[in-house]
Amino acid sequence: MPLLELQHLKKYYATQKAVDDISFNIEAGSIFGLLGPNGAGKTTLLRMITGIFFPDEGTITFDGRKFDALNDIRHIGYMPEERGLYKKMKIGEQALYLAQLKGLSRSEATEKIKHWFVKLEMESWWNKKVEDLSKGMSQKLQFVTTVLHEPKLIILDEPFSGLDPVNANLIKDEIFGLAQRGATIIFSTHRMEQVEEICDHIVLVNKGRKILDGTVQKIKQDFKENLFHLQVQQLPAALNSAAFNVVSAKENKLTLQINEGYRSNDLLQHFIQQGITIESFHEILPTLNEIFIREVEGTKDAVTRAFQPVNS
Ligand SMILES: Nc1ncnc2c1ncn2[C@@H]1O[C@H](COP(=O)(O)OP(=O)(O)OP(=O)(O)O)[C@@H](O)[C@H]1O
Repeated sequence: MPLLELQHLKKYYATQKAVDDISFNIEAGSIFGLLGPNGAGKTTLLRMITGIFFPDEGTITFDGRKFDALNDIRHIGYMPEERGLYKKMKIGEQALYLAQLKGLSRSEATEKIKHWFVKLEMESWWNKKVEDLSKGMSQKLQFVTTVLHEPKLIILDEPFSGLDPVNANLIKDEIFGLAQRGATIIFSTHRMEQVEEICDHIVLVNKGRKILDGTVQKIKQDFKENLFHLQVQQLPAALNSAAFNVVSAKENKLTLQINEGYRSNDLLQHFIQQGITIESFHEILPTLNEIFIREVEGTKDAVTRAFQPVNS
């Protein structure tokens, strides 16, 4: 069941169609990636979802009912890309203040903050001031203040920026945990490798329009180019075949593209019939980064572009 349904959303600035008729659903309990290049309209979409401003046209349905920003906002946790912490305030006090704004009592908030501070190795920070934190440390604090009140919808805009790999993993595990416990996560980023690892479903926007919508797996399948990796013990006397093109050959490692009307078995048979031992064989799916570049820049096949054809 979708937690969030966006229908025909539009937001125009004076001359700019920032969001131009975008519709999609976000399933409850999923980790959803909202992707797009700079200026695509992601922040504008997120600001409508968080009730910061109203759409010019279109409807937002939250948890089965028309989105009511004033009431629904307590079910949403938003970690924007620009940080909004009070520099002079002590960290514990700040977390308490923000949690109470979200409707928690002081004792409830204290208990939850202590729990999260232990989980994210921040116990010793309580009396430090925000201005004394590094970028990564304030990122962790911002994450805690976003999820503390157990919102149904958690929106994370570039949550890993400034985090070292250990802390990025710590936060990543918490994101998986929150989704497992039923929260719905919207994850907005330019970092495609993180999206592949974390997201179930993605939407790619460009120039205010939606250009891709689907599961990461389905999108990768849709963009595959019948490319296969093959490693053999030694190259055969006859490499050429009607079944495939050799896209690249580096010693005994080959990248092959199967031709229309042929299957991977035809490719393997070509080598096996010549008595060649096959050491490894797998399909090469495009990365989300390649798909992103291809769709956004409108460039030719991003995958095959990376290889130099040797038999064409
Ligand atoms: N307040 C504003 N007034 C006029 N134009 C705006 C305003 N805010 C955003 N825009 C324009 O709307 C478009 C979408 O901007 P938006 O900030 O939503 O993009 P974004 O996808 O979040 O980009 P980024 O990844 O760089 O943060 C851009 O062309 C931007 O210049």
